[in-house]
Amino acid sequence: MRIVTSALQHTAPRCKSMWWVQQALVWLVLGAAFTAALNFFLMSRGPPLATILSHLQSPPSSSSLEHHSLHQQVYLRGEVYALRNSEYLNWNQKNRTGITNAIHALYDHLPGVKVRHRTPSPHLHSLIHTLRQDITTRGVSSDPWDLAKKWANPRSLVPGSAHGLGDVLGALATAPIISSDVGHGGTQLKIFLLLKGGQRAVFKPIRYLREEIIEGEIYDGADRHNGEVAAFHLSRLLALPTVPLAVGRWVSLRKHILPVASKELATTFFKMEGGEVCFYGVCYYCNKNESVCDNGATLEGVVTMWLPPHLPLTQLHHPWARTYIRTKLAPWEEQPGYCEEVRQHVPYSWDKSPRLLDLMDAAVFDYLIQNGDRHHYSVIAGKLESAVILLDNGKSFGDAEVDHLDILAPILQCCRLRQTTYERLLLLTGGGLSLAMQELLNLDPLAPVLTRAHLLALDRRLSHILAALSSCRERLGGWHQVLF
Ligand SMILES: Nc1ncnc2c1ncn2[C@@H]1O[C@H](COP(=O)(O)OP(=O)(O)OP(=O)(O)O)[C@@H](O)[C@H]1O
Ligand SMILES: [Mn+2]
Repeated sequence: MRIVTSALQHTAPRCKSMWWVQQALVWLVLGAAFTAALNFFLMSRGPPLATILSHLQSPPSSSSLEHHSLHQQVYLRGEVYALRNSEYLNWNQKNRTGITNAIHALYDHLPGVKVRHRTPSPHLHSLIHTLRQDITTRGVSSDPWDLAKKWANPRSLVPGSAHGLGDVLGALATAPIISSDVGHGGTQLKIFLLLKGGQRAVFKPIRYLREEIIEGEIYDGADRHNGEVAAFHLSRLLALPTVPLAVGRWVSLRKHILPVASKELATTFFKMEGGEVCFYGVCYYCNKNESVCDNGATLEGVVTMWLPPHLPLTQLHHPWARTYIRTKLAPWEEQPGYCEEVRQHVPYSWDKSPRLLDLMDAAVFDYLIQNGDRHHYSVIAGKLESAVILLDNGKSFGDAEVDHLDILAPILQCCRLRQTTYERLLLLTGGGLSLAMQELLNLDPLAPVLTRAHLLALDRRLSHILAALSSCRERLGGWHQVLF
């Protein structure tokens, strides 16, 4: 470095403008060397690619950099990414050979995807208009529970054009609560409700403020009630109609829940010194230290509609489940060819069942909301053609600035997606997804349901999905090998 500088200084006095050019060159060289050294320094520490933060829309805010510099994980690769090292031990990160190359390929395709999909589709507004109108139009049905029951079948819970949806969501948000009970099974705090007119539903209370960041593993923390609301609206936008209807609702524990509570639920209620009513329910993680209190008259939460009796659920192990053991990798994390292995088993053959394509749709959906906790998936019992029922979406929207790319593993490894899902994704590019979500979520009683950062994260993640598919097209030799 010193040699370059002195050589330039030696020739400098000959002409003033030359001198300035040379000075600029010196600074350029110094700057480039510094950037290279910084890159090398940053890349040589921390784990390899696994979980990636990218700021596709705008430069990172100083607060986001502060947050991530705590983990010393900022990497430069044309953009700023941060890798979260808390998800797995370093040893595991090194051995996640099942997805590492596919993630690198995704990033190779990302710049092209961003250039191709810069502006929203001209057709987006009519989609938003239709979906909003379904919700804002009221008085369509005098029996909303019956309407929702008639809509539901093993492949769809809500039709694409759901005239009367506003009545059903309105009833979920306001119908008097006839009885309340503890949930059956599960790890999360929830209350079973019977609403006037005989409709069953489940209530999950607020556990976090909108802007709170959930640290740690992707499946850490309690369910996010707003995540359930957002997931329902996202499912409509993606034309993946298997998320049970969900709407935000305020309840008073004192006035609406306790007076109609079962004995088992009522015994978990107690009063704080200041008079606040609290409860902790019955579930795997439920205990008095994790109580939720109703300060005054209002406790916000999400009400999710229970599936009708003609659609009983059964749970199956998800082939791409995590191990939930920090020192143990799942087979999909180690084997790039894992999809071929999955396809050997009956329900996952491309030709014999829609199941694997449904799991690809689920991966798109889960990646967008950042749900990495679908260890089991639900289907309608006894129906081979049943869609994957996307219920339990509360482990979502944990950190707007972190993207757990491994949720895309099914797509990265199988390289296949429904043509219709792909086309819907294209309709939502160029910032359209965040715009549409904001428009839909604004109609919920709990608006704003998601922070701006979480809305923008949806657009960024959508580009990742398209980049993954673009790399698949290259790998397999054309879209006809990827889209079905
Ligand atoms: N809307 C619904 N309609 C019908 N059944 C439901 C509905 N929501 C949940 N269930 C049933 O209740 C079970 C537990 O619900 P859920 O998965 O939301 O609870 P959880 O505490 O988050 O469970 P986990 O800890 O396993 O994630 C589900 O597996 C499903 O069988
Ligand atoms: Mn859950």
